[in-house]
Amino acid sequence: MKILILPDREAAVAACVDLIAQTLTATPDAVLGLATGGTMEPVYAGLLARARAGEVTLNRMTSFNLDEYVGLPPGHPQSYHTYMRERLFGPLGLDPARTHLPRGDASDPIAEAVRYDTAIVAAGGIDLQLLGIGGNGHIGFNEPSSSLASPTRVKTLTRATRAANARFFGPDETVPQFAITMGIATILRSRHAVLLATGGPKAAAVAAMAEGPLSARCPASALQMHPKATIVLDAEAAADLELRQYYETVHPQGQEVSLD
Ligand SMILES: N[C@@H]1[C@@H](O)[C@H](O)[C@@H](COP(=O)(O)O)O[C@@H]1O
Repeated sequence: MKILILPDREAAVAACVDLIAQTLTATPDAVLGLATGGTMEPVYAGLLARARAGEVTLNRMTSFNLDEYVGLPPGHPQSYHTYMRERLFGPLGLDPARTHLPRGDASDPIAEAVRYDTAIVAAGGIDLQLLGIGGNGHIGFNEPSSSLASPTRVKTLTRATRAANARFFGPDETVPQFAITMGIATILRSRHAVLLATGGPKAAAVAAMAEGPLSARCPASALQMHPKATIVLDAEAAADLELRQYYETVHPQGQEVSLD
């Protein structure tokens, strides 16, 4: 696990965008695993700006998103299909056949999860998997208690996660109870995992992930087993790391972050 601590959110987001852009420059037809959530909004804004400036091309990549709410059709305003379409896929006119998300409205969500896992393997696996982290240590929608060997499947969302995500829904809407999510094993098979966390509310989960025991209580701790995981943090998200003085990872602003 390589831990990069950047001075602030803006610098952490820029470092994360750099890592994605470097992957796409080296391998324009890379398979990207994409994430949603508030943390990722400035990442997609940054990627979009770079694509519009001609600095990176996204139209040859293939993508697989981590998760989708069960019951929400792709056109639902709070679906992750809509999130991705509005922030990245639509503005760049990306081919929908190359940008995949699980279908939340599938008549058989369990079969949809199996189909999705199979499609990732058929595409050659994920070159770079982008991840956020929930306040309870979840990655994707792998809530605490998720098996470290889990494939893509239907997961019940915890009350804490539904409460955290209620901010994206209207006052009269209920946050779905279930999601289809890539599993921990699916995520661990990616060739490079890049997790971005910003802000003080993520500090405890970040410390549990990086310095706590490898445990299903903190699903993100599975990344300790990943052969190539890069954790990109701002100072606030890094605040609870006990060993932070030992990480040779404080990059002065402006210095390019390397993939190795
Ligand atoms: N399923 C998503 C995760 O992929 C995301 O990483 C996490 C953090 O979200 P945020 O960035 O909004 O804090 O929660 C959501 O529930």
